[in-house]
Amino acid sequence: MNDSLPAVDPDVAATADDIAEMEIRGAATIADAAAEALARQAERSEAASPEVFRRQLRAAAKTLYETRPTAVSLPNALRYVLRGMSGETVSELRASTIARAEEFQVDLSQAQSKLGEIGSNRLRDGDVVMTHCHSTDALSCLEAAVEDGKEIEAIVKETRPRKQGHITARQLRELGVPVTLVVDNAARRYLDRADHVLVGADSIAADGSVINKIGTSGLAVNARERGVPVMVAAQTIKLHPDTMTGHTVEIEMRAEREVVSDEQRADIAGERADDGLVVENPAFDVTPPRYVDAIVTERGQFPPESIVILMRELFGETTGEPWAP
Ligand SMILES: O=P(O)(O)OC[C@H]1O[C@H](OP(=O)(O)O)[C@H](O)[C@@H]1O
Repeated sequence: MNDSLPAVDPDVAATADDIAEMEIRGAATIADAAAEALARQAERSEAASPEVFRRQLRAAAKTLYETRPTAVSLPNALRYVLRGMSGETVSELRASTIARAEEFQVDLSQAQSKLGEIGSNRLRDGDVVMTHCHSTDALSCLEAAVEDGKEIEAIVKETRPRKQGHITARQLRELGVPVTLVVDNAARRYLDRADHVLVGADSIAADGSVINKIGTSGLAVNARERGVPVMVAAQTIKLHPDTMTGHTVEIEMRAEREVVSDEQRADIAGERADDGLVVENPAFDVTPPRYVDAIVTERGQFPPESIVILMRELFGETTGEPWAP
């Protein structure tokens, strides 16, 4: 078989660029955009044969897959949509792919609402919640708690280098939640006031490890030391099936310009130029399961050590590349 894949629709390429540049970001939002992009590819395809159509969809999936490596919601979304592509003719393939993408998007949104209801049960009236980064799954729990009439307060970590905490702060203020915004280094000091740490996840490994925005693991260790429970809000689309067979989750390294500007780099490097100056910018870290109290999904809440049971039930043992024929 010829492995070279055809060019993708410009809209798919644009979505891929937006994901890579983090114009579209957050694990669930990325999955939603990827499903939408596959539907656009299917809709616009002028393939003359079912085989050409399938190759175009695989090419689109590969382009989207190669944008960011850590959030497993992306390959899980691509796999789900492509596995629903069925039919003998191009028009049947097109219709089934579009329907499957729509089904995925509806399920994603319903799962997040359900997760929010479950997560909100952990929150009591008057609780103070510390957040890290910006997670729509975590926000869903807070929104459900507020809708239940609970008074919730938030301590929002800024989350360097991209300061996604600002997005969280803005959305919490829209909900009427009082927000204290703090720099990341202040987190331990403010844990004294917190009843919960609430974060999202980009991937959950089979052993219950949580892969989330850089800084999550340090926060979780400090929370354990302070006796503050750590709750992870993660739809089952964040479960990483490959970790059941020993694979590890790749941690994305992003550009140094997110940390220092060219001017700042030149200033630090001084007269020695920049040979000896390395700036590293890992986007995520791994929080071991012993620092996590509960993983909240749309299927209920789980102690991290038991998440593998749910993972087996949902994914079986094998996965494969999303675009594999
Ligand atoms: O799916 P939701 O809960 O929205 O987000 C999950 C996670 O995705 C984000 O990654 P990034 O900002 O895309 O690097 C954050 O790490 C966040 O906790």
